[in-house]
Order: sequence, then structure tokens, then C-alpha cells
Amino acid sequence: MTKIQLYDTTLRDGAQGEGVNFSLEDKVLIARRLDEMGFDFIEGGYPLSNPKDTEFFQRLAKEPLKRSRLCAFGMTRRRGVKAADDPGMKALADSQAPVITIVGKTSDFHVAEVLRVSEQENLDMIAETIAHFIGLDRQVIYDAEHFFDGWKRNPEYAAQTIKAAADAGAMLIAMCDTNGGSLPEEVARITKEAAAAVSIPLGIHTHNDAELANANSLASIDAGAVQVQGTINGLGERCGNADLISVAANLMLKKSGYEVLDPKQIERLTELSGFVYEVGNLLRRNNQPFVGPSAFAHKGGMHVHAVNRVAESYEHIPPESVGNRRRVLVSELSGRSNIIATTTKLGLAEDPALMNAVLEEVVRRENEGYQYEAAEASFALLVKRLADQFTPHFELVKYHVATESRGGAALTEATVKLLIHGADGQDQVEHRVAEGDGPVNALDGALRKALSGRFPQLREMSLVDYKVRVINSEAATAASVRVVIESRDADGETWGTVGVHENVIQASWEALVDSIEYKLCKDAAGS
Ligand SMILES: CC(=O)SCCNC(=O)CCNC(=O)[C@H](O)C(C)(C)COP(=O)(O)OP(=O)(O)OC[C@H]1O[C@@H](n2cnc3c(N)ncnc32)[C@H](O)[C@@H]1OP(=O)(O)O
Ligand SMILES: CC(=O)C(=O)O
Repeated sequence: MTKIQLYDTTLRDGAQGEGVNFSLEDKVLIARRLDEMGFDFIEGGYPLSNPKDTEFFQRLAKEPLKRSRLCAFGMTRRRGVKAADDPGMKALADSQAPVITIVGKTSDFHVAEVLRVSEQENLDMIAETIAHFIGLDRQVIYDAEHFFDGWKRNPEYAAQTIKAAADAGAMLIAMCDTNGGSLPEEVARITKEAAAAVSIPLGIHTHNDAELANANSLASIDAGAVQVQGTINGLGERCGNADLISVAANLMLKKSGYEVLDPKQIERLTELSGFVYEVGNLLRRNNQPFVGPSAFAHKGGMHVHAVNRVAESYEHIPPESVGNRRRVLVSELSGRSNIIATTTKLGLAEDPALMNAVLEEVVRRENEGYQYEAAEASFALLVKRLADQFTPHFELVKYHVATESRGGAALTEATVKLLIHGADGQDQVEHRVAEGDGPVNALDGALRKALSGRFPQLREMSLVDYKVRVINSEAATAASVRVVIESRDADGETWGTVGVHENVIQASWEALVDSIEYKLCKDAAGS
């Protein structure tokens, strides 16, 4: 077994991704999670760059990581100054991180055109910087920037730069495909050539500009690299870095002979991916391989038919092996197999007449603009209605929504009148009013006020997402809007509901009512 070290740079290169901005607390939470899961190295940031990163290292110096080694990142000393006099070196040393990761130039082009120093001065900058930290009793990883591009232009000079790093005491050289444009065969070849040039271990750091970051990481590992640098969910500068989730899953589940993480931690990859999206308040990539919600979501009728018989017919690995789950989507592309899979999950017997009725209704409604892929709760209610297994908990008598502009502020008020059906057969009328940030918020508030006396569990349910889309369905004469709402309760379960109407408030009302009915049915079934 060859041990491949996982070097996570979510908190440094990941934070260089557009739209990513971790707070100090976010960084600490992510570092602790990676530490708990056994990542070998965690690059916490660039101490010279900003006070947040400086403070991050101070926090971790007080309460060090338990399993992972913490790395502070910075560049080689500035041209023309001694390492000891360079503020960048001081910031790195003050970080107290046990590992210092130094980035330096490999390419003669960058040395001449970007740094504008002589080739010898660049070699001195690399060697003196690394020697400085070795003198301070730190371990040093050397990130060879533009390594593959530099090697392709001038392999002799590129080799001199990494030899300077190795001779100065670096413990590992990470070969960086900084511009992300290399191909796997080039990466494999150059990794072998670099291994012949230095006697210290090699690592690989790739970017995804040609959508090859993961393939290039694997190619380099097969050619001898023993460390892979990357980020969770592939966050990073421009098109991102290698996604350590996919790299780790491929190494552990597809390839033999590599040891990466404890196998139990591989089952936590889906949770880890969601955690980083959640903490960073980032949009999840649904079709992200291995861990995305769509990674094992089957839509085409023929696929679902086969998966119902043998799961592996359309799955490259069992979803549970990375902590994900299989989903069956219902849409106009469904066959009976999709419906059977979902109705069985709802505890309904396999009834061909019901299956046909559901399938017909789904096709008819999708033609009107409904979509059930993200609205599994509305689909469950639709099936229950067609199976005569649904009794509404309440009925609308009327609602009224008014928005007025006063002194530049828009104020919205909603009134809802409901007939609530009691378990004892006694109906009760509730008439409530609520103010809100907008019509949907006000309507939601009035609806809950009206219902929460009879159904107190609704107080623990919240609306977490609201999406509106204008659609021009074939069946409708005018443009309609589709509203999809995502709700969550105290158990952490989330569910989606959908409403379609020419009027956005009516479409929202439909989705809100389905959301509440689903919660009440779910709780009644569980009690
Ligand atoms: C490939 C990578 O991802 S490397 C990491 C990139 N990450 C970041 O840049 C994020 C953090 N960066 C920062 O906060 C700032 O850029 C700082 C604090 C590092 C530097 O800020 P400034 O001093 O204002 O410099 P600025 O960012 O404009 O330019 C970079 C300077 O570093 C020099 N430089 C670039 N690479 C190196 C290197 N490997 N070694 C030494 N100097 C270098 C450049 O020549 C330039 O100096 P110059 O203006 O004297 O020519
Ligand atoms: C060091 C680094 O992030 C790169 O070269 O891409």
C-alpha cells in the first residue's frame, strides 16, 4: 500500500475562488472538521495577506489540531532583501504553524517577465527562504508554481529550481499546474522526469481550467507523486482546484494499492461536502460527482427500470459508500418504474391502475408547467390524492394580500381565513392577519398563525428556499410562474413543494399549502 497524503487548501486556494469568503469562524470550523476526518495537511491561509488569516493561526496555535499538520502559506522572499528582513517571512514565522508552504517560480518566463529578476536571483530567493525556515526548525513544503509549463519551456532551469528547494531542506516539492492547462499524459511524463531530478518526495497541485484537475492528480500519483493538494468541492482560483472529495473517492474506491483516508471517513464525504457549502454559504453544485444530490438520481424511465432490478446497472459505485443516497426522479421522462419506486417508498402497494393514473397525471401536470424533481413532497401528496389516501387538514375560505408603499418602504399585510378540520369531526374557522417582508412571507405568516393553535408542530418548521421561474407551458394561453419552496423541520428533514399559476401569489399559496400538508401527514404517519 502506498500512503497518499491529502493536503487540503480549501482555506487558502479555495478562498481564492470567486464568491468564496470564509469568516474566521468558518475557517476554524472547516479546519476542525478536516482534522477530525484525518486529512494529513491543512493549509490555513496566507498570514501576510490579511488580519483574519493572521488571527486564524493565532487561534490554532492556542488550540492546535489533533491529527492534521497545519501549514501557513507564503511566497519566497522579495527580490533584493534578506529573508530575515522580509515582512512575509516574519508573518509566516509568527503564525507558529509547524509547516511552512513556500511558493516560488519554476518558469524562466515568469522569472524574467513577472518577477523581473535574474535566473540566479530566483534560485537564491528559493534556497534562502527555505533555509531560513529550516533554521527556525520548521518543516517546509515547496510549491513549484507553473511547474509543468516551466518544465515544458526549459526543463533544465525548472529542474534547477526544485533542486535548489530540495538542497535547502524542503521535505516535499508540490508540482503545480498553476494555469490548469496541462494534459494527463504530460503530467505523468513530467512527474517521472522530476522524480529523476530530485530525491525528495513529490506532490501534485492542479487547477481545473481544462476540466482535468482530478485526472491530472491521479496521473501524477500513478507516476509517483505521494501528496495530492486540492480543496473540498473543487473551490479555488478561476475554475477551481482538484476536488479532494473526488480524488480521495477514486483512489480509495477505484484504484488499488493506495491508502488515503480511513475507509469510514470515505462514507462521510457527502456530509463533508455539504458542510463546506453550508458553512461557506455557497451554492451547491447538484451534479457534483460522488456527493452531489444528482450523483445517484435516476430520471430516465429505462434507467429506473434497470436500477429497480439491479442497482449497479446505472451506478458506478453504491451511493452509500460515499454517504450519498439513490433518488428516483419523477418527470415527463418517467415510465411506470419511476412511479413504482416512489410509491413503494410511500408505503403504497403496487397497483397497475394507480401507476397509470399517476403517470398520466404527472405528464399532464408537467405539460402545465409543474416539475416534481425538486418537489418530492408535492409528488407524494399527488399520489396520495389519486390513491384516495389523502384527507386535507384544512381548506381555504379566502386570503387577501395587500402591499402599500409608505415613506419609501413597501409594507405587506396578508389575511387568511381557513376552515380547519378537527380529528373529532368538529370544524373550526380561523381568520388571521400577518405582516411580512413581501407577499409570500406575509401569507406564510398568516397561514401558520391560523394553523398553529391546532397544529403546534408547525412552529418548528421553516421555509428555507423560495424559487420563482416564469414558464410558457404548452397548455397555458398566458405565461405562468412556477414556484418551488423548500422547507425544513426540527428533525433536519427538508422537502420541496411546487405551485404553478399565472399569478405568483396563487402559485406560492399552492406550494405553501403542500408544504404544510406534507409536514402534517408526515407527523401523523410517524405518531
Ligand atoms: C498560484 C497562487 O495561487 S499563489 C497565491 C496567490 N494568492 C494571493 O495572491 C492571495 C494573497 N495575496 C495578497 O494578499 C497580496 O498579493 C500580498 C500581500 C501577498 C502581496 O501584496 P502586494 O505587496 O501589494 O503585492 P502585489 O499583490 O500587488 O504583487 C505581488 C508582488 O509579489 C511578487 N511576487 C510574486 N511571486 C513571488 C514569489 N514567488 N516570490 C517573491 N515575490 C513574488 C511580485 O513580483 C509583486 O512584487 P512587485 O510589485 O514588487 O513586482
Ligand atoms: C501554489 C498554487 O496555488 C498554484 O501554483 O496554483
